[in-house]
Amino acid sequence: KKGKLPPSPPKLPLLGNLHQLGAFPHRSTWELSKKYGPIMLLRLGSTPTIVVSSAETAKEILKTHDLECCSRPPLTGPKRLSYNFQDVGFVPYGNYYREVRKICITELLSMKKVQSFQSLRKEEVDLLIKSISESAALANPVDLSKGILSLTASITFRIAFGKSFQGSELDNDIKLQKLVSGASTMLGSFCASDFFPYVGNVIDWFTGFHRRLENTFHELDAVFQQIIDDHLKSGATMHEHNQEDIVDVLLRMVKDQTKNDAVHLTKDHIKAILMVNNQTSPCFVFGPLLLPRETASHLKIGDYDIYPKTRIAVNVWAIGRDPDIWNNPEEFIPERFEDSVIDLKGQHFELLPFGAGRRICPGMNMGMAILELALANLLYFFDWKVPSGMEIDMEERVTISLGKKTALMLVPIKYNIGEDDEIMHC
Ligand code: HEM
Repeated sequence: KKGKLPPSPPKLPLLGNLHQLGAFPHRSTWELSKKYGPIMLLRLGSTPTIVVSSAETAKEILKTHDLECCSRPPLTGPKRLSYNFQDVGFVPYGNYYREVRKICITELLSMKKVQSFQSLRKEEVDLLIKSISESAALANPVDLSKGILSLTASITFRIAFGKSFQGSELDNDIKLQKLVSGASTMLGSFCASDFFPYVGNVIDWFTGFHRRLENTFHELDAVFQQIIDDHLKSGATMHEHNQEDIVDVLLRMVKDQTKNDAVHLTKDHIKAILMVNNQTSPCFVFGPLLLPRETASHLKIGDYDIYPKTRIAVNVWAIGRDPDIWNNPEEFIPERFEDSVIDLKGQHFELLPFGAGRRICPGMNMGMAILELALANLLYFFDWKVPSGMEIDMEERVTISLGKKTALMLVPIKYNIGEDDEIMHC
């Protein structure tokens, strides 16, 4: 194409720069960006991809050119798992997206809704604190990774489906958790069709990607169908605190819709919305690259031309480690935020755990409410020690998000707080 393209590392025929990504794309692209700059063009197979690695370039993409850059590429895994893009997170930008995002923000994840689930969050955090207290009494290490994952999963499932499955007739929370985390692994795993339009499909059949994707889809679909059927059968009687959960809200909207509504909701929409909310919500680990975006039209960043259908990866992990912005970025210094104006709400491009712009995470308030309550209580009740003879292994595991590869095992030491030991409220 004519015009000036952003700098690119040398490419191999067919593969382009794919071989340079390795197992940790946030790290490899960070290294490449030190040489090729904060906006660089990679060719991943046959797909042009812009990688953005500085706060200024992130602002250009997510604010100045947000409208041109807020679509999503039609990726194979997300397409299937979102019932052909009937969700919010992976659907390309357009009328449907705008309507369904509005539903998400006003009906499902509004501040009022977040507050309405306060007692539910407290109950679940209380259970976690009690179980850790038992380990503390015996001076046993606890698997905090598992504890936090179960906490977020229990809260999200209760908010979405209205009941905890533990001990219920369904008793499939473990299965559902496994399925959801399996789907998350699928979303993060390599899919050749996303990089090589024709031959990729054949490769994906050979590697078994399509089979695994179909199995995950059908298993999750069956669970969601069962949940919807149960809601339809039992109505309000099955709900805790007589509170509307997300399935109720969506079923009510299906029932009340008229011909004039901009979007005609079906059960597949409900399943797709549940699927993606459950995928993205146990985000106690942070996405190193924001969910991929795709340009809808030609735009210019500085001198560089960026063409339509270019994928965009914003490396928020690298931006959070930029030594020009952060002193000792690799050090854990929470006090650095004490007198800082920087917050996480998408206005400060130095720190973007929830993204920014039109595609900013709609579950931010819900996520923060869970995170703050859990973290405050874990620190209020316990001091934490590394088990003797062990070290904390910081090796990473990348799926759709980034987490620790091995579980975080720590010994809780309970503070002497008093008789009633009531959990802190945030
Ligand atoms: C601490 C917790 C969370 C973190 C760190 C987080 C982070 C993110 C990030 C980085 C994105 C991509 C933004 C972009 O592409 O610019 C995202 C999108 C999304 N998140 Fe979250 N999230 C969290 C909690 C939640 C929760 C609780 C829900 C819902 C129950 C949720 C639902 C979504 C959805 C639906 C999207 C796609 C939005 C769109 O494309 O319009 N997230 N999240």
